[in-house]
Amino acid sequence: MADPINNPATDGDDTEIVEEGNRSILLDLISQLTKGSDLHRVTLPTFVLEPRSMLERITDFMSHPEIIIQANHLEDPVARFVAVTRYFLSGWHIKPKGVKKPYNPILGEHFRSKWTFADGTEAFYVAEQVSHHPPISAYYYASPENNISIVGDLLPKSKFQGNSAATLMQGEINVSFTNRPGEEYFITMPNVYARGILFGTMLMELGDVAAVKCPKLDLVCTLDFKVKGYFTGTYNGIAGKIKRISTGEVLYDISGKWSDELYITEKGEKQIYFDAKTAKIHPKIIAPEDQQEANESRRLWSKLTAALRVNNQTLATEEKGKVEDAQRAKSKAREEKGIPHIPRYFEPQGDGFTIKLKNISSDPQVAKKQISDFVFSTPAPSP
Ligand SMILES: CC(C)CCC[C@@H](C)[C@H]1CC[C@H]2[C@@H]3CC=C4C[C@@H](O)CC[C@]4(C)[C@H]3CC[C@]12C
Repeated sequence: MADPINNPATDGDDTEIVEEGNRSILLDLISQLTKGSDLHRVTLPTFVLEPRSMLERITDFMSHPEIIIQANHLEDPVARFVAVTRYFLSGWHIKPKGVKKPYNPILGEHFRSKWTFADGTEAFYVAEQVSHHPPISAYYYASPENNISIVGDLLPKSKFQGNSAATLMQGEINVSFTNRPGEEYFITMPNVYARGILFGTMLMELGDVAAVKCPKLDLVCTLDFKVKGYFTGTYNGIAGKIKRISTGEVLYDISGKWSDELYITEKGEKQIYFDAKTAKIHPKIIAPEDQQEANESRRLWSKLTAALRVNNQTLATEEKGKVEDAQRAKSKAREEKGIPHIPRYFEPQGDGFTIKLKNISSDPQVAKKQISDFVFSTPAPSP
């Protein structure tokens, strides 16, 4: 299996040949489903698991931090918008081969990490599973010295469709530059399709339309993630347009493949926009497992991950079950006592979630201390 972190599968062969035994497990599982079934309630076989939690998977989008940091240095608003869109497009190429999905986090699970940059500045990340039915993950990324803040939530809804399964990715990403009041970027995600479940080779495709919108700058980018047709088209294609919201005037066209080269065209002049093949991944720093809390992703799923690494599916199923059963028992006990689950880092806002940390200082050094204390020293709730 490709190591998703050190050896991201870029273009070339994205498919995976399913072992005969595995295909029959899938067929058996699928024979119990009807079209439109909610896949969240189905226990998927462990060979479709990518060996890390969804909360960690989101950090793939923090792999090219220089793009978002440099965006904030651009004084021209349109150039800044173009750079934020480029940032959003830079994370998709990091993925495992074939059809793999990260672990569904359990309620209250969290993941924390940080990054240090060459100029001595830092960035912090925390993600938490804030709801289990329906599954909702919330995350926060901030680099106070670089005036960057990202808050997002994710509500994946998986549906079985026959030879494919679709994951509709509801939720929103909110990017803001803290030195530019009111300038917020609202981003929606494409959907994910797992193809070839019953026959053919299994592969993952992104489809439908995502958008980046900045009302303050009067700019929007629609990104059409193209799925391959039976006879035509290619895999991983994108067609995008950057427009003024008020007039609809098209300023740029975006084309190419998110797994390979993306291009941007302005007035007929085409340039490279992002090249996934040469992009370097900036490593994140994570506390060793023995210093993590019991429900911190890597420690929580440690035994499952170890079983998957040696390809022991029986043990993997068992270890996954242990974590999930413990979570069910906890939820049940809480429900019986009528105690609601209160997330540690996030709180509901509008139809999504936002970070609990308020009144972040405009002084970057003070903000840095506030944020790093919040991420790494918020006391655990009493059990
Ligand atoms: C700019 C930022 C922070 C973007 C964050 C985007 C995140 C939320 C996106 C990027 C890649 C996405 C994943 C891509 C593929 C799959 C496999 C599918 O079977 C379940 C959903 C899942 C696991 C997606 C979950 C959401 C995901 C992790």
